[in-house]
Amino acid sequence: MEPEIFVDVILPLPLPRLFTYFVPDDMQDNLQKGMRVVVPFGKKKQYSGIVFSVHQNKPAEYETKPLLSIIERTPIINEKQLDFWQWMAEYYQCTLGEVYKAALPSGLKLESETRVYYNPDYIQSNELSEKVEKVLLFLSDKKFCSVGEINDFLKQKSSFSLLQTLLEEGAVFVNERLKEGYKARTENYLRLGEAFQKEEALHEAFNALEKAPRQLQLLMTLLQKTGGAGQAMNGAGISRKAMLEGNNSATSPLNELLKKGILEQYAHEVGRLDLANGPIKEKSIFSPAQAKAFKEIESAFETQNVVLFHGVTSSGKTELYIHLIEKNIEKGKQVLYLLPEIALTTQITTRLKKHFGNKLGIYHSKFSSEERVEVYRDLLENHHYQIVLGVRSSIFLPFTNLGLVIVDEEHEHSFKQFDPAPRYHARDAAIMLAHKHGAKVLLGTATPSVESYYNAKRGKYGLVELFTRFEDIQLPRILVADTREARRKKQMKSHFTPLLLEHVESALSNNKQVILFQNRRGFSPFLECTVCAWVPRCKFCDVSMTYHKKMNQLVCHYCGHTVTTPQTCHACGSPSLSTQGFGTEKIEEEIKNIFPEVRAGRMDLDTTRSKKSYQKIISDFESGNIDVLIGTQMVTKGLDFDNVSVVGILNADNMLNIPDFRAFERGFQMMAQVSGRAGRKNKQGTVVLQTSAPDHPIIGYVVENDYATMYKTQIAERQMYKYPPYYRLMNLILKHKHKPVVDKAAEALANQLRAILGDRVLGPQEPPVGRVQNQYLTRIMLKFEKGHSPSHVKQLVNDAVNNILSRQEWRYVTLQVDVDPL
Ligand SMILES: Nc1ncnc2c1ncn2[C@@H]1O[C@H](COP(=O)(O)OP(=O)(O)OP(=O)(O)O)[C@@H](O)[C@H]1O
Ligand SMILES: [Zn+2]
Repeated sequence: MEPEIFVDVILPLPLPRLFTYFVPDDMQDNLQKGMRVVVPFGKKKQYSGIVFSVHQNKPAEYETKPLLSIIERTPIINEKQLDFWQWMAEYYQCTLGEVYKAALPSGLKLESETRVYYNPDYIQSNELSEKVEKVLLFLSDKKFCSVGEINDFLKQKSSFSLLQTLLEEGAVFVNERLKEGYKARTENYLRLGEAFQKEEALHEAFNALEKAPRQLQLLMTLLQKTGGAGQAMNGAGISRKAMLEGNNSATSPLNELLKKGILEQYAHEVGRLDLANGPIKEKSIFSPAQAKAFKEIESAFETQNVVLFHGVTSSGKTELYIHLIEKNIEKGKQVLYLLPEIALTTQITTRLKKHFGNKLGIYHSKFSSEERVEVYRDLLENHHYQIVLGVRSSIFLPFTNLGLVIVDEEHEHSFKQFDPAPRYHARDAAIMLAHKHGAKVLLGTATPSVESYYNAKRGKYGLVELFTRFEDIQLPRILVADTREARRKKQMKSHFTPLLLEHVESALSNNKQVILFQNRRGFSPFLECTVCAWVPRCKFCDVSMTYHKKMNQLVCHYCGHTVTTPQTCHACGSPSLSTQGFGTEKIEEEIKNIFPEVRAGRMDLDTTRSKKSYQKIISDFESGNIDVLIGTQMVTKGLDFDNVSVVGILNADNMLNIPDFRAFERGFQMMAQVSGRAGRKNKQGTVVLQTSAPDHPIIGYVVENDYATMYKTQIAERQMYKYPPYYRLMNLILKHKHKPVVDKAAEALANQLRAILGDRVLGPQEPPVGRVQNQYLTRIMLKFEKGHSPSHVKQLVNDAVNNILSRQEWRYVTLQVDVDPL
């Protein structure tokens, strides 16, 4: 008798263990690890899962169910990915199912509840089977339905593979509605009907339409937009959209024209990923300083796998990356170029495309699921893309032959995923990914993270530094504007000091542009004395205290120290304490009030919801349609504008008063980065930095552009107070809808952990935002010496968690584990 075959399957669910299924005889041939299969789960559900292993060990504890089908003939996850997933689940303490959910674009993760949407713009170009046509008809009627409903409609167990066909055809979408900016593979176009592509026939048509002015108008539009009758008679067409633009009532005359055969509609191919095939730009020629840095990077890579490239703003790091990428592509290797945020991809895409044309693939969440699937599939099957530019999730792409990973702006916190699990840091994960491929990693930034610089200094990473800007333009001069003094002298105009306004004005009158930066991050408003700008700080820690309104208390999030809200200022005695804070939107309004002529633009989360909005704002600024760009941290780094002469930092204080041991490092990075947007071409720029604490050491380091001293002070504090990179942190966040429940559970868990781990356990403590989505939160922080093995710790934590949270009264307390929290 043939042995029975089983598979362990990864399901997109937070299950601690993999599920084992039985493989029916007819599916046994060619079943491999990494393939997608359809499995039943629970009473009614179906999922597409990933085969993790194929074996002959029949599980003893439960009766196995059979696989329903295999979705495709080849694995969709390669061995290196599976390996990487395992590492991630282990290190970041989550399940493989959670990694699977994060790793695949939604178009590749079908579930019976997955919603399928009909694409109204779809034009059929390939022959479809009868069954597929039937489903399409069903869907076009209903607009959308679930996969389960399609199963019912077809009276079959699973329709995933049929759906796969429809997805590939572009006829349907899953899970998300059409997104703005989505480009169908084909677009509806209009041209002259074949019979009318002749002079006399066209003439006749004109005559015949004399009494139908609206149809005539449309015909004229076609001739105009295609560039004349000659072109139109050669079969040139225009998009239906262009035809109807600004003419909403034209559908019925258009239909008439179509009926008469004067016009015909056809499917025009448009590249979904907009593959530029333009001339490939030559690489730039290095300055001597760049050439030296480039050599150093190459020689560092001879002995090191990871190199930190610390180059001041506008030193031309991106140009060096381009040379490195080219060398890798020449060797037939793939390159991953990681950026922390989508805001940055726009400009870098343009720069890379000039050099690499359609070898460049782009991958981020502002692309529709279908577009992401296309990149994914290309890497898997076709290998057109040799370089992928993407944000953090692109570390999950199916690379086969990675040679280099560039982590640009490596210091950025947005590389860390917070919710949902896996809570990974894309930079750190990329280093592991590269390791699995034997690839090199270049961490590039003008302001290295303390962790990376520490690793470089002690020789774990290579270190290459470049301290001159391209063309030896001086780094901007930084002027500090004392808001406290300006306020005292009643010189403030809303949030602007005279110094800042003066520079903005002179830049504008010289036809230069201005960037104004206001960091609105930070949910917790703090108290400030309106007279002397005193901010309450913790007695025991060097952090400001957070104002908790409901409790009427000030809390230190490091030691837990609390005080009742003071009624008067402890420095000057004034009773006028108020919560402080203003955002970019207010600044925009004020700028428009002060300079009515000025064209102001804003870039922050609120103005960049759609895929094209970044592009729009950035190109408006590049082309001079915006004079003043106001933004959050999005505008601070990576962007390269030629004509910005002045940068204003509206409020340095709120960066430095965040109760976090990384606040000073972060403040320095943000200020140095945004300063770096000034004076990149032609002439030294100016930065006006507004602060009520002009003597703050961090302000001094920013003014002097003194990264080294900033690092020295910070690393000393990290060592003294047992923070990373000397210690490893791990947060356990507990949630429940009743505060007493979560507090008691956390207390019990902390006590249990303390019995084993001693004072490595801190808290529980309510985080700055104590309630999210109606759940009360509390946090236990674990601090470990670097030597501790994470898996040993994991075991200890797991045991304690299982012990505590399995108790009846705490069953519904949920736990989030955040390893290396930021
Ligand atoms: N060798 C070169 N030849 C021509 N132009 C260059 C060269 N090096 C840099 N540049 C130009 O100088 C400007 C700044 O370079 P780039 O954007 O690469 O700096 P960067 O170090 O990445 O800056 P940041 O850290 O601020 O993002 C760009 O417009 C770039 O095209
Ligand atoms: Zn005061």
